[in-house]
Amino acid sequence: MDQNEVLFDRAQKSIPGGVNSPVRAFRSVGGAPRFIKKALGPHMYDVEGKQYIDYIGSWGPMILGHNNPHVIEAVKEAVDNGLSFGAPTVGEIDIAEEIKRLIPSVEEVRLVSSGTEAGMSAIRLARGYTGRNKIVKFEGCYHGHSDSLLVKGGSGLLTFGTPSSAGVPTAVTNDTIVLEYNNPKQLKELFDKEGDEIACVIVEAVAGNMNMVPATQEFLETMREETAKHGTVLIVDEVMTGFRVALGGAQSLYHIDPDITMFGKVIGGGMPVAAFGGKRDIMNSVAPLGPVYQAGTLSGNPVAVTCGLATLHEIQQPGFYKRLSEQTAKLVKGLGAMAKKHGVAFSAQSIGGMFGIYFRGKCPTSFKEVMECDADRFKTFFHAMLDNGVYLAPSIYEAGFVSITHDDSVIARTLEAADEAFAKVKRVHG
Ligand SMILES: Cc1ncc(COP(=O)(O)O)c(C=O)c1O
Ligand SMILES: NCC(=O)CCC(=O)O
Repeated sequence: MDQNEVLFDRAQKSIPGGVNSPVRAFRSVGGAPRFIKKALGPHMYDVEGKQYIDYIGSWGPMILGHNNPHVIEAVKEAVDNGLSFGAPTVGEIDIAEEIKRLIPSVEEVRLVSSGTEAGMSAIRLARGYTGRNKIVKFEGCYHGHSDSLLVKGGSGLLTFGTPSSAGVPTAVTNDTIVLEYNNPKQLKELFDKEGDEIACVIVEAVAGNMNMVPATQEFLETMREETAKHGTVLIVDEVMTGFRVALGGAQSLYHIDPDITMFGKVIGGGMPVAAFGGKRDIMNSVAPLGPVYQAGTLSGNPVAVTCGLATLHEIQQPGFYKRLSEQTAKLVKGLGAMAKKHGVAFSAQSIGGMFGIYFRGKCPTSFKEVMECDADRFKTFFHAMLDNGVYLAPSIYEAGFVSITHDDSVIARTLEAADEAFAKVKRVHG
């Protein structure tokens, strides 16, 4: 047994499933997850000292690569000033102003510590602001694990075949309406019937928790029109896409003006910072100004905020997103070419620093098409890549992430590994 297997055995005796978040557990692909000791740039190193090219990037935050020296220096300085005060700090104003400057739809922003909290709070805010109970989400989208949103969710819920969680009373989800992603007709029909009773629509503008499925322009435009017409709050969940698909997030690519946006991942740069923000009159319903309660002992933690701010500064270097998008596009194009060489049905696409790979001839445009991807071929591919030092998300329902440190040599190494991995897929599955 190698050290990873020994540790996984040990972990499972004290931690449910051996992990502190289900998607880390390798359950759908089998084998022991790697226990990571350290990481640098595009690489992670496990306890055995084996190097991996990392395409998970801590599930999105590590857009600068691991251990960016400017970020680490800023964090070390912040630590010297103390870890947490439970009182306002200048950094909180700085990061709020930075987010507002980069995302023009945001007029006020409240910091929290996870995307889950951002989603839970945004829903409560929308309900409190509108005085309505019904909410709309889409099949295969994941907005964190708060009760009312745990219905037909993506990410681990899909991976483990539990689209809705036990322990969530139906009384809590009765008001959650689930619609098909990229089906504007169905959305319009619902709004024609009961739009005036709907508090909010929450959506991932580029879905990244059922693999990657970009919304169509028509889908998002219909959503914006119908919600505006009926006084419904439009919540765009940019926890994954924010500062990832573009500096201005998915909303800048689609030219959509949400009422509320959720952030997470990149805005913390690897530390626990997330946020929800948007139109001032809605945000003014949040306590202490308004009746919607929302709070957090560690919200706006000074060390985490420093990490997030330093990250936000780095991503504004000229040409950052151009390079990030180019490197990601090179990766997916190269993977497509390798699959073709070996005659494996495969497709791939990217937006900014986010990508999807699919064991299916064409990129999926709906949840139903995602379900047609070949999980067995992926499993073989995943393990062949991992053995060869390339660390992909261990599920067909997750998006992948590239950092600015994934240079040409890293992409080339990945494609070498893919050459062998696709050959193996062909050998094993035909
Ligand atoms: C789109 C989206 N929303 C919300 C979340 C929840 O964030 P967190 O894991 O920080 O609670 C995630 C990821 O986990 C996500 O991808
Ligand atoms: N797509 C999955 C996530 O982004 C979340 C990671 C986690 O739940 O650990």
